[in-house]
Amino acid sequence: MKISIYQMEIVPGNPSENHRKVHAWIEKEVETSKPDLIVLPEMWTTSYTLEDIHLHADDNGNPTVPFLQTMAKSFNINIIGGSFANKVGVKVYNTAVVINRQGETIYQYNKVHLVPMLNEPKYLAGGQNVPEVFELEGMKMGLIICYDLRFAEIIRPLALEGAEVLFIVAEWPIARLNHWKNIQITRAIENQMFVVSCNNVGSYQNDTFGGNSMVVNPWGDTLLEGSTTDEEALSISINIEETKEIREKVPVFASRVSHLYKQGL
Ligand SMILES: NC(=O)CCC(=O)C(=O)O
Repeated sequence: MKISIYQMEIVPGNPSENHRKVHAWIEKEVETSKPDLIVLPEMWTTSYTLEDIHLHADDNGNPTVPFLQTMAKSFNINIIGGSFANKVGVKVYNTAVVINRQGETIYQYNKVHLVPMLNEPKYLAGGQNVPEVFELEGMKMGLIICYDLRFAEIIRPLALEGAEVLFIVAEWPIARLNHWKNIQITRAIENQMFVVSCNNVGSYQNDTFGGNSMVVNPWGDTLLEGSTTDEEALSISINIEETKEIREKVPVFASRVSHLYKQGL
């Protein structure tokens, strides 16, 4: 599966300009790299303009979901659609979507863990359901949003249910870049899965976001890594069979003694 990642510089508080940028990037990427799947970052329509997020948020997935559905269908690509501020009634969620080549939304997730360091709990509502496994082109996958990465307890069940790739859509600040990189490698090794992340670059108010989007294989090797400062397109093919080989070589899942574990995890 060929994957393209848009390590985007998001224009704060300007959804229509960000839609235009994503459209132009997809058009170019499809021509040059011919990906099967593309990945966008967290809150890519607005960035962290939370003080006036009600003005810029989608209204129940509009216009961002139809926009991504049209992109998927027109360019015949699967889309891990990053996440966007999404107004549902009086609440605003941080919502991620997955869209297949036919333009169908096959998975939607509202970020469960709101990040205090970026003031999310003050302005956003947290999702009430943990991430679930979804399937694209016969492969089982999981999707989390940024701060969720710190919570191993929501990622392990995805691996136990057969996920072989974990996508992370993020706006992770440069201030904690060592956490960003090291936790991704740890999650890949402990769950013996590919980790594919898309972070943004650029700044909003006091936060500078640190790029370093990554692809880590189930052995923990970093196959691809973006720069810290530049908007760029990253592209790579992954061989999902590696997951099976590594799970046979080091049979962590077969060695589990789950009846002794707290909460059966
Ligand atoms: N957007 C985020 O969730 C940022 C997470 C973060 O800054 C951290 O975990 O550190």
